[in-house]
Amino acid sequence: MRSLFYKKIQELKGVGEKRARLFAKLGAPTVGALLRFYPRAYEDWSNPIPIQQAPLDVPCAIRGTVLERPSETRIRGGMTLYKVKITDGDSDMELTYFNNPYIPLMLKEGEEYLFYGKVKANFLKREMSAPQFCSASDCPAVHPIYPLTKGLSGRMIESAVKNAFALLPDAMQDPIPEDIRMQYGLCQLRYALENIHRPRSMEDLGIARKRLVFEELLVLQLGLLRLKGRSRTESRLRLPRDDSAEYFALLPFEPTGAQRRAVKEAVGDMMSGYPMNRLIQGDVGSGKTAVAAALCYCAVRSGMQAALMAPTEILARQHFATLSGLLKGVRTVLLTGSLTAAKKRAISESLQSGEIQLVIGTHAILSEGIAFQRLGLVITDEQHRFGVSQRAALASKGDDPHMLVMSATPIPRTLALMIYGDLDLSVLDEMPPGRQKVDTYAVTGDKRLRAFRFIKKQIDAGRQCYIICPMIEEGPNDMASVNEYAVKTRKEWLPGCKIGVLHGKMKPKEKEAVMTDFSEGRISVLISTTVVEVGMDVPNATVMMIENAERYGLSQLHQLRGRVGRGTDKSICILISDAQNEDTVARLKTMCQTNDGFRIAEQDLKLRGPGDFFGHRQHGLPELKIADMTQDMNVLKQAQAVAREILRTDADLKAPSHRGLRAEVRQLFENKTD
Ligand SMILES: Nc1ncnc2c1ncn2[C@@H]1O[C@H](COP(=O)(O)OP(=O)(O)OP(=O)(O)O)[C@@H](O)[C@H]1O
Repeated sequence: MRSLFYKKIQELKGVGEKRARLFAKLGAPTVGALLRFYPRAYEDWSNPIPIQQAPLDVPCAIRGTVLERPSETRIRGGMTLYKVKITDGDSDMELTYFNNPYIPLMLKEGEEYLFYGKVKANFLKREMSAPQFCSASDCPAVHPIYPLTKGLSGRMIESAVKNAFALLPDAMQDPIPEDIRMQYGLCQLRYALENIHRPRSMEDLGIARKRLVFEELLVLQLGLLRLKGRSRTESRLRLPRDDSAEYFALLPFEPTGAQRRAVKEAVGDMMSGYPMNRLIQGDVGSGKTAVAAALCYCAVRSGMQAALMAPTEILARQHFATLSGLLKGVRTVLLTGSLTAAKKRAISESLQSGEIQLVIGTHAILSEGIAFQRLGLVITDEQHRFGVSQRAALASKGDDPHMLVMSATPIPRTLALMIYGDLDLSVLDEMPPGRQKVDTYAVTGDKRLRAFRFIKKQIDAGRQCYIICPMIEEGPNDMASVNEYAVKTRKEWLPGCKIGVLHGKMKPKEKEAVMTDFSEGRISVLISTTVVEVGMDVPNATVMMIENAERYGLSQLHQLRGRVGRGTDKSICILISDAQNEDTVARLKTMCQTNDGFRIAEQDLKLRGPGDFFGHRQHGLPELKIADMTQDMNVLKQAQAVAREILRTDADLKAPSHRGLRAEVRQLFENKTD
């Protein structure tokens, strides 16, 4: 196979210099590259449909016999029209072709053919315009559709591919080692290539595709893992046993299946003898904190220390409150930037002596003075706010501790795996029981008073409400500001209600006091900037009203909306915006239509592109030829596990059985051949 890679495409029969340039333009300058130039789609000709039952305007195959010699008529503009009458035995149909003098030679009277195209109905007649065709006796069941370029037709590519196969040796070197092929039920390379280009059936195409997708993702994962230099060394922090059942018994609720699964996967990692590197992804409110707590519990029970790092002080405080409640008996401290130097020193001392078992905090945990006795587990919340280097800084405080990243931002899984190829993934794809869909309404500002009437009713019923404004103070633009809004709400909109204000410029102590008042029900309406965006958990809050909703991205709106609907009461999200541009209207409409964070993130991704989604454009990842990140997730997971296993024993892919993979990795990542 390798030598084929070098063979210029001109060496194929029927490919001259000019055509070779066109192939090169499509990314296939060599015979090897042509074999890896996969069709972009397929036409299924295997189930011809009777003429009368054919769906209209949808491509389909029809089997028919030519009734009489095609007629030829000259029409306006020097064009020639060919008409062909066919029958399937029950019904007739007319086919039309323009300017194709070969039609009468190719379509013979009395012979049976398969025709592929769209059927149209014209009065009482059915017809097809310029369908493709081939003789019914030797027609392939599935036809490939290649990406084309001007001057190079599908037939030319098919013929070049056919000639390339003629050059292939019967026994091809296969980059995927045989034992892996067997284990995952993957066909051989030659079979895969033949059936991806010229499938004998849709089933064979599926078999071929499965193997090629696996191979591509395996090579990608091997490359990513090697890039990140994370092939594994044994861990000194092996968890001796699984104490999660004991923890689950402490919970005031029954964990969901997804929570149990995630805990099991992570505990399995920690018991494996290698450091854990796992990403837990769950939509807003899916219960990630309970999973984090389970792992802290298990780590602490076996004599390790654990650290949980949150992106904001508010969130750190909230996690501290939740975890200290859940993990009674575990010696836990809160470490944030607002502590005095003396307090920080005292905490560091008790971390070094091993007296403290669990520390929860902000990036203050990273500061130089903080050291641990035996840091075994590091959990970071919201990976991409921290960045890989900060994660590494925390890891360096221990002896290669187990790492868990929790992400509430629903990065499409596919993208997460592409980018964090070094992390295993657990997805919390199940909501705690009793959750109801949050009904979302997008309205203009003139409906604000009505919205307040609704809020008033909710407050009277004992519920609470968030109102989000983009600004803290009134500015030159007419955007809603927290301070001004609070004055109006107190005076005009909700007189007599207990109203609190929260924004990033307040002192940590003030913020904490407001948060505590809100979560303990002493405040009914919290008027806030987006500081509440991530992680706030007050299940009694049932209304989220967002002013100037046009200011926010879809994922951010979804995060904000996720602050309600966390209990069993029906919750509502009201998006207020007077912006009428198409983009805003489309975005707000998406919010009203779905509550599924992953769908929203995909949509966001579509609207903004992956670069913007993460705040920078390029990830430098190689382009995939066949794997589709929206449907091949399971294969990606398998490929990741296999890649890790391979690198564990052969980090440089030097073993003879891995040579083929090594060559593919170099080809994909460095554009080099061995
Ligand atoms: N299995 C469960 N059954 C019932 N309630 C649960 C369950 N798991 C978690 N909860 C509750 O659901 C709420 C949300 O949980 P949690 O805060 O862990 O979600 P999260 O995934 O961190 O959400 P977010 O990303 O929005 O912060 C909490 O009030 C928590 O107590």
